[in-house]
Amino acid sequence: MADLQLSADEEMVERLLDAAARGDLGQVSSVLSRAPSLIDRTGSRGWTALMFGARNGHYDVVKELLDRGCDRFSVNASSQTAYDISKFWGHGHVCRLLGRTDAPGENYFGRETLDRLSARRTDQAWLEARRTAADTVYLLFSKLSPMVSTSCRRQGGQPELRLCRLGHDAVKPLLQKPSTVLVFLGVERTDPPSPSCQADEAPRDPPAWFAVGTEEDADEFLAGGGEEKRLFPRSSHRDLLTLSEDEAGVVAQARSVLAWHNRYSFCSTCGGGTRLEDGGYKRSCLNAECPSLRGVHNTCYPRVDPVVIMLVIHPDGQQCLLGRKKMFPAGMFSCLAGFVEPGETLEEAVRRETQEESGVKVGRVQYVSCQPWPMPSSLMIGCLAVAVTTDIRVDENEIEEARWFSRQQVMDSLLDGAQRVLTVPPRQTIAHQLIKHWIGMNANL
Ligand SMILES: NC(=O)C1=CN([C@@H]2O[C@H](COP(=O)(O)OP(=O)(O)OC[C@H]3O[C@@H](n4cnc5c(N)ncnc54)[C@H](O)[C@@H]3O)[C@@H](O)[C@H]2O)C=CC1
Ligand SMILES: [Mg+2]
Ligand SMILES: [Mg+2]
Ligand SMILES: [Mg+2]
Ligand SMILES: [Zn+2]
Repeated sequence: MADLQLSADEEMVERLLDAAARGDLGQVSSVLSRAPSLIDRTGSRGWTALMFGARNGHYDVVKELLDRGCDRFSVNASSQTAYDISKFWGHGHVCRLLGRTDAPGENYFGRETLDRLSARRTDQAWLEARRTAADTVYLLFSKLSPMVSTSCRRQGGQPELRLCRLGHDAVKPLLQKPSTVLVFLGVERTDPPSPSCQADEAPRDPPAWFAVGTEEDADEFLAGGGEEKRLFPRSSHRDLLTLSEDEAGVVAQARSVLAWHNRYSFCSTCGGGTRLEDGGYKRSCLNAECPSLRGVHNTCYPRVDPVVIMLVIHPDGQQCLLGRKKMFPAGMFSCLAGFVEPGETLEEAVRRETQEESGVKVGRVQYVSCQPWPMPSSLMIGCLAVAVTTDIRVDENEIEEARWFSRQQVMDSLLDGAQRVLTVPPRQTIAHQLIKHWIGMNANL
């Protein structure tokens, strides 16, 4: 009986994959209406229905699968996502649907959905008008944690977090407290006005977004979410990774600026009190004699810490160097990383940190992509680096173990159901994307 059930399932999967490859939307919908759990099932070489639809540029099929909640990030035996496949075959319209509009290299936390409009930060009258406008969006952060609502829309009941968007009335009492920090994030990006617009119609400002930060619990805001549960997640590293790409980009900006206010409330030059300026993008010292008020003083502006993160490739080209910190979950290995030091180039930082942490010497360094990492405000600069020596000697203060892994071992770690000798960090990290980038450099589809 179990066997019969299994083969009926397999037959349905075959039908689904075939329909997706042919662009038969009716058949795809009909199979999934009867058996929704088959949506991410794979056929030969790990191909899903989404990948087949993407391979052949079937826009409607890809849209239907995404609307039904398929996993857009799963990878096939060549470690390619549906996006990689549609990009390879030149289906730009499908790439856009799969959520990546631009070049490869867009990382989680990196999407810029707002226009920061930095020139408006000093325009008090404009900012004041935007603060009270009916369409203005406020994001509330308590102790650097954004207020989110949860729903159980994702497959497998995994809760999906969404930012709560509040209006001016809701946050007005909080804004009156002197300890509250307000940061102007920008305005929503809009399409250029259509030619049919009346020439005498004044263009309207798009909705503005602000972040409001408080060090209080702010639990009174958690009521009133209707059916959805509202909360301030306490584990920022894990929970922030479950936001959508759009919302993650806004959180990266807001959380880093709020974290700076939180840590730099006094002048770091003279220890005096400070005043918020420039829409929350500057803190000026209140002491008129303070040297920080003369010349260029970076202490007045939000800080960003550059960090290099590198996938070091063995001289044979077929292995890469990964390490694990003691705090990592068992079996997890990641790229080596380290803060850039003053007066150092990125290439030198890659060579120094690799040698310090693993004893391996690196020659050529190539930049790949970067990622804002708002814990609290690093900019991860992702590089590939070619090793010129191979002996490993780890710095035990920082790294528990470092090893060369073969391309096949790394590919298996990215595949569902394969035998794994290691796990890699989740897809939202640039470490994961660098590893995939290296695998993808030689993968054939
Ligand atoms: N998104 C991703 O995929 C990954 C992100 N990271 C992030 O990169 C950052 C740096 O990586 P690590 O290996 O820890 O750096 P690291 O190898 O330079 O060692 C960190 C240590 O260096 C010292 N240090 C030097 N300059 C510092 C600075 N500007 N700020 C803070 N500490 C400084 C501190 O003692 C600290 O404990 C971490 O904050 C981590 O969260 C690390 C790996 C992966
Ligand atoms: Mg390190
Ligand atoms: Mg370091
Ligand atoms: Mg280090
Ligand atoms: Zn000062």
